Amino acid sequence: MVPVRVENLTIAYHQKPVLQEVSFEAPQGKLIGIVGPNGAGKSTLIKGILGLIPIASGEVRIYEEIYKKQRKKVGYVPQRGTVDWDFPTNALDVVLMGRYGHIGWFKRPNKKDQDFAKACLQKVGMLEFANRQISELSGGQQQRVFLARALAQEADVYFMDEPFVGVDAATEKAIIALLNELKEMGKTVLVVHHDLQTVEEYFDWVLLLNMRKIAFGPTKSTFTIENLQKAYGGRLTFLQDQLILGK
Ligand SMILES: Nc1ncnc2c1ncn2[C@@H]1O[C@H](COP(=O)(O)OP(=O)(O)OP(=O)(O)O)[C@@H](O)[C@H]1O
Repeated sequence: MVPVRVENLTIAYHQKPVLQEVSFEAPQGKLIGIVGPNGAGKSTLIKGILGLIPIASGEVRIYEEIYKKQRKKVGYVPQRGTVDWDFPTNALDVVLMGRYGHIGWFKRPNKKDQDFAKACLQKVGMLEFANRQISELSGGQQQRVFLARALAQEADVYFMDEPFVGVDAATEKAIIALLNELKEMGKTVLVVHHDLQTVEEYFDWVLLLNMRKIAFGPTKSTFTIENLQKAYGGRLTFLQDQLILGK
C-alpha cells in the first residue's frame, strides 16, 4: 500500500493557484525531502495533504484512504514559527498531546502514557525539561519537544516542515539520527528542507517543487543540476557554485 498518494492536487489562495496539478506517490520506508525556492508551495502542499487548508481539486490518499480516516497514522511537525509558544503548557503535556489519538480526547492519560511520553522526551534529550514551560525553551529545544510529540504519536507517516531551521549543529544531528531511526522502523518521512548542501546526505528521495512538481524520485537521479535549474531558474548560477563548492 502506498503511504501517501497525491493526484493532480491544486491549491489556491484567494483564487490564485499556488500549487498546480501536483502528483506523486511516496514510497514506504524512505526519507523524502521536499525542496524548492521560497514561495514554491512546500508548506502549502503539506497543509493541503493534512486537510489544514482547502484544496481546489485533486486527491490525497494516505494508505489508500482519505486523511480523516487515517489521522492516527499521520504525525505532523509544523514550522516552529507558526506555533504559539506562549500557550501555557509544559514540555511533557505537549508530548502527551501526541498520545490523544491513542487515548481518546475525553480520557486522562494514564501512567503508561505518561511513561511513554517521558521515553519520547528522553529520546530527544529533553527529559530534564519535562516540567518546563514551552515558552521558556530555546528554539532548538522547542523543536526537539515537537519531535518527541511526533514520536509519541506512533504514526506510520510523518510530515515535518523545516525541522532544521534555527537549530544548532547538535540538534540538527539529533534530528537526522531520529529521522533515520524512524526510517529503520519502516516509517515514511516527508521533510520540507531548505539547505541544498545537505539534501544528498539526508534524503533517499526528493520532491522538487515550484508551484508544479519539477521532479520526484530517488535523490541520486532526481537532485540534478538540470532539475535544480528548472526549480530555481535564474538563481541557479549562485546555487551551482555553492553546490560544486559543497562537494
Ligand atoms: N494564508 C495564505 N494566504 C495567502 N497566500 C498564502 C498563504 N500562505 C501562503 N501563501 C502564498 O502561497 C505561496 C506558497 O507559500 P508556501 O508557504 O507554501 O511556500 P513555501 O515553499 O513553503 O515557502 P518558504 O520556503 O518561503 O517557506 C506563496 O506565494 C505565499 O505567499
